[in-house]
Amino acid sequence: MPAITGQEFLDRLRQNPPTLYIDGQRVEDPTTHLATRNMAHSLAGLYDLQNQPDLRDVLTYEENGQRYATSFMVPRTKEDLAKLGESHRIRANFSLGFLGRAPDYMNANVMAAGMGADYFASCTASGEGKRDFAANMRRYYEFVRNNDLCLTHALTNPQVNRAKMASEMPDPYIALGVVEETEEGVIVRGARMMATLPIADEILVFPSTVLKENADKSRYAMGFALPCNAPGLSFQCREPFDVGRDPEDHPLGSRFDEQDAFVIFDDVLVPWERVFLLYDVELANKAYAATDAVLHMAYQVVNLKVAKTEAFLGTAQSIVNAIGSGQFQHVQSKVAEIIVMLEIMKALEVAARDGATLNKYGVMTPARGPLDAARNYYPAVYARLPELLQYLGASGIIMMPSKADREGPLGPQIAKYLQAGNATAEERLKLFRLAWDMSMSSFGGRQSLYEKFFFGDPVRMHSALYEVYNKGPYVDRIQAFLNRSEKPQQEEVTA
Ligand SMILES: Cc1cc2nc3c(=O)[nH]c(=O)nc-3n(C[C@H](O)[C@H](O)[C@H](O)COP(=O)(O)OP(=O)(O)OC[C@H]3O[C@@H](n4cnc5c(N)ncnc54)[C@H](O)[C@@H]3O)c2cc1C
Ligand SMILES: O=C(O)Cc1ccc(O)c(O)c1
Repeated sequence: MPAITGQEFLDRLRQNPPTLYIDGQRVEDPTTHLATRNMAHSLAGLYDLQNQPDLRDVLTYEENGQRYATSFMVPRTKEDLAKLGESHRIRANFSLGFLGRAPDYMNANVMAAGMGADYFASCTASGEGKRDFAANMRRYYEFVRNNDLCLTHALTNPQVNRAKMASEMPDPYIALGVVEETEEGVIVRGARMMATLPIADEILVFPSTVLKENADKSRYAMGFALPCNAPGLSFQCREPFDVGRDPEDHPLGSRFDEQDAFVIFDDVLVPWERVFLLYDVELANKAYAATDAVLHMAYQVVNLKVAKTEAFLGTAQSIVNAIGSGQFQHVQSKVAEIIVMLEIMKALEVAARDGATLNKYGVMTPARGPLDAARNYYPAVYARLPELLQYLGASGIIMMPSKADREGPLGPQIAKYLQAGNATAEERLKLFRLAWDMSMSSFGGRQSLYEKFFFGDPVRMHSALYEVYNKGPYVDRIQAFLNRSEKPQQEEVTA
């Protein structure tokens, strides 16, 4: 059932719930549990968008008589990339860019991995027919696309001791590792640190690009996928940010708490047909880069961050309008800072698309340079966005009586004293509560952490950029300049 509806998504989630634990209890049904139901319904809302008549042409595409979500489309031309970018931005606007891991992120991952599936054929553990990892990867892309599945993913090992390799931990199965092979598949044991959006159908497990092992072969090098309710698999969720408040009070937290979970694999069987990579450390470390999956994911990200920055700009200017502060030069300058960030991200998106080339798998792939710049730039500057809202909103961003307060005995006073220059108290408080949820609530605080780390450790990302960026021509130019031998023109001295 390609391009599903929200109801189809909810029915599937109810029938096959992921094994989530929150506050010491199993979440029996994520579509009704207090901490997850609103998020589940927000995801359903995202799926409904693609069936909306006015958006259907952008959010879906046709192949072999079927309509699939555009985020699964294999881009062949720059026009295809433009359509993909537009679909990412429309979906991002649904949450004002505050859903970091909406399904289109992982859809881009499986699309690129599926198209680059030949990369996995060279895995030395393959070759015995049923261990045709390339075919497994290709089929998995088609399976996810055909069923419009929602995926979560977990790449990093628990943070027990970063001075040691996975194999040097107090227990060899703290980090997720292969225990044994059976006729049916591989048994894995251990944990992964972080899976955002565990309210999902399936989990994709790959190592991050920084798997450190001394050997060529390692039980910690693997790539596979499983349903989120596979026997032995559990997700320990963090404290929820949807605490049952009215959306007027927690406009983002009450709708878009995508959750983050610690993932525990208690001797889980991964069937052979779901294994994509095994034991090969180098192949594992290079998988994201070699299949270009990281670029297609980064392209979703740059579009998402454009939408998110636009939301900050709209909120900041609404605050300025509400309290009449637009005449002050420093206020203008603070809004201008957001405009600069937005225009930089928009320009990087255009440059990535404009410089796209067909990769060796025939996929039109956005240019690496602008995307690497975007994924290093945004984490470095994001913290300024919530800070700017705080400077612009000042006390208004904390003095925000709730909906119940407005309807309580002090309602008339609240209506009088907390009105805005251009709006009623109700309108003004809704706006400031949004600014608070973007920048200060537990939801907003988690966003600040998320933006620093969601694509990897910024320190190591900088090092990676330093390593791959071709700096040679610029060094050569400087050398040539230094070696230029012409003499400076002497001025004629006339008596
Ligand atoms: C909110 C949130 C959501 C996330 N969602 C996902 C997700 O859905 N899926 C997923 O797979 N991952 C997810 N991540 C994990 C993300 O990929 C990691 O946070 C990131 O890769 C950094 O790894 P770490 O958190 O283990 O930090 P660590 O590696 O433990 O680093 C901690 C500190 O030590 C320093 N450090 C550690 N090792 C080194 C080193 N070798 N060299 C230099 N400095 C070092 C780091 O710079 C940092 O300051 C998420 C993270 C956050 C915060
Ligand atoms: O490992 C990488 O190179 C990229 C990366 C890091 C963290 C993520 O969560 C992710 O989706 C991708």
